[in-house]
Amino acid sequence: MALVLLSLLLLLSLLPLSLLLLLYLIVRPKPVKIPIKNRHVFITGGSSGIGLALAHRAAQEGARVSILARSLQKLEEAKQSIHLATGIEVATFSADVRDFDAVKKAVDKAGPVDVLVVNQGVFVAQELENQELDEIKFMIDVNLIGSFNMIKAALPQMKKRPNGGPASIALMSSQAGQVGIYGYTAYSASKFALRGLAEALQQEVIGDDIHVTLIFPPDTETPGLEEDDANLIAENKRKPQLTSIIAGSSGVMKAEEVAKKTLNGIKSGSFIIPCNFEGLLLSLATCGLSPQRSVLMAFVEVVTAGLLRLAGLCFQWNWYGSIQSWHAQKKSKLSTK
Ligand SMILES: NC(=O)C1=CN([C@@H]2O[C@H](COP(=O)(O)OP(=O)(O)OC[C@H]3O[C@@H](n4cnc5c(N)ncnc54)[C@H](OP(=O)(O)O)[C@@H]3O)[C@@H](O)[C@H]2O)C=CC1
Ligand SMILES: CCCCCCCCCCCCCCCC(=O)[C@@H](N)CO
Repeated sequence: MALVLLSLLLLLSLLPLSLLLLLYLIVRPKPVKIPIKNRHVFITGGSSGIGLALAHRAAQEGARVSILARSLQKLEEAKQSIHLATGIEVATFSADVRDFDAVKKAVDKAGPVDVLVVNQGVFVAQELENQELDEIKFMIDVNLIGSFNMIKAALPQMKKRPNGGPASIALMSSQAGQVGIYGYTAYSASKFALRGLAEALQQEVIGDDIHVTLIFPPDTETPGLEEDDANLIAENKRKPQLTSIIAGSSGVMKAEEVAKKTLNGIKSGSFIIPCNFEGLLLSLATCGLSPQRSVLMAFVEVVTAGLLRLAGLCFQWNWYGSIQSWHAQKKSKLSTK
């Protein structure tokens, strides 16, 4: 009896072990570590929110940091706050990512980049029907075309980086770039697009020892979310109620926490960086055909695939329920008027 049990146990443990072994043999690209200390980290949108928190952290860890954004005043304030906190001088570049020539000039002046963090982004939540085309184009231009401009401008120099060592291109997406959310037609489109860009680009630059990373933060407490700007009203003040309800499925994070996850993820060469627990579930549920360097994560992806699809369907059930009751509420309000 004991012998039968023992051999059954052995057989049962053999299955996961052989899966692990198989994954160990096949995961590509292979794991990589990307050092930060004494390397040039270039962060777009580094004057505010997540980008600023990231600049602080990279400076603290001994990187040479450059930040790029439009407003000279915000850049100067960021430079001073980083200097005050770390004693380190960051280089600042004022340019609009939508202007390739301006971006090229900035990158050439900054010198070869080891870690490029393409983080700039704008967000205005609105139903497609109520959103002006100008605003839609604005999000696509800054979030997507701006990212192309940045990478095109930096890549030639990155390839020729003099001090060698693995390099990184990290793109700031959003959980709204993993699943479509009510009110985010344009924003989600701009962020989903970064995934296609990243997956294809990774294949193109792996030969140059450049490693691509995608970050997927949930709602994060930043000026972009909470404070008005010269060009934009803060997202929280004008987002449709349903956007808040559905996005509320994931928690809210602080910019510093997102920056910490981001830098650690870049250093460990992760292709995908989730930022909170819901984000981890979301990343597992939407792993698709993305590269995965971690044998352990690949194992979890394979084993949980079916169950996570079921969890995803439960979320959709919940969201469509909210949408339905919202419409019902609106109707009854109209009829009582
Ligand atoms: N906050 C959130 O809830 C979440 C944010 N994200 C993403 O994280 C990234 C950063 O967001 P967050 O920190 O909230 O944003 P903020 O609005 O706080 O900061 C945005 C930064 O990008 C710069 N920027 C904006 N437009 C341009 C442009 N055309 N050219 C150059 N720089 C520009 C801004 O400077 P300036 O205006 O001076 O140009 C600023 O430095 C974005 O890509 C966003 O989509 C993802 C998930 C959640
Ligand atoms: C198995 C499946 C698990 C599913 C969990 C699902 C959670 C989805 C929540 C989506 C939140 C979107 C936040 C967008 C933040 C953002 O980018 C804006 N603030 C603009 O910056």
